[in-house]
Amino acid sequence: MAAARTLVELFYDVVSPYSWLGFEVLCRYQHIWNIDLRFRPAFLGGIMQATGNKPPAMLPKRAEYLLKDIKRMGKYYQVPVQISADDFQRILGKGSLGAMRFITAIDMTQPQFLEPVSREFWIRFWSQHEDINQPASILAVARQAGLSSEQAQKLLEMVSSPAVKNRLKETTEDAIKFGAFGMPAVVAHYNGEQHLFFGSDRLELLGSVIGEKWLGPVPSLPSPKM
Ligand SMILES: N[C@@H](CCC(=O)N[C@@H](CS)C(=O)NCC(=O)O)C(=O)O
Repeated sequence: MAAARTLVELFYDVVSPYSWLGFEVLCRYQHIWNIDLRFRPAFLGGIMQATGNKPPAMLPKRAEYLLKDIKRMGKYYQVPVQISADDFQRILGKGSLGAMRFITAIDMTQPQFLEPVSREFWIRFWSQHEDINQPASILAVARQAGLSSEQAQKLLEMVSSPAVKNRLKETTEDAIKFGAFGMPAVVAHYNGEQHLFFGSDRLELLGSVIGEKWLGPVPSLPSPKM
């Protein structure tokens, strides 16, 4: 009998570059490990507020380090994140509420687009350094991810509905209940227990806990069975 698949939940926000790194690696491993990957778009600002945490770049010495760390990690993980000192201001300024509400609307109605839409938001914010909250920006992302203009327009209309706002709030609360204080937060349900991991640099450890082999951040896919 085949072993049961491990449910792995990824709580992320597109304002978080480390979430992008974790997202891409888990997207790769969902085809290799015996896991069901569940995307849980949540609001990092809400997690920070509820836990009393602060964006790590608010400490100037850490901000200096993070610039280097994210550049090196992007190269190592093969994720095209581009970061400069101005980005920390951008994060603190506009945040990601518009984008995360749109992604939540996708999660509720067109989950098959969750992966490409989330990725396109990261590309727009972290590779192209453009806005992700204005309606025109959101429509451009949706088009890029393969949604029709009618679909995108409908989803955009949903963004300010109580249903979408509540769902984003609930997902954020779920992350906090699991113990999250930042992102990416990864929760593996294994052997009747919940294991929380913080960070894109804890996926090797995740593999070890759930009995899966770590093949580096850019694993090659197994060859198809003949
Ligand atoms: N070492 C972690 C760092 C992750 C990280 O700093 N995430 C930020 C958001 S981009 C955060 O939520 N930080 C909260 C904290 O460090 O307490 C990784 O490689 O992913």
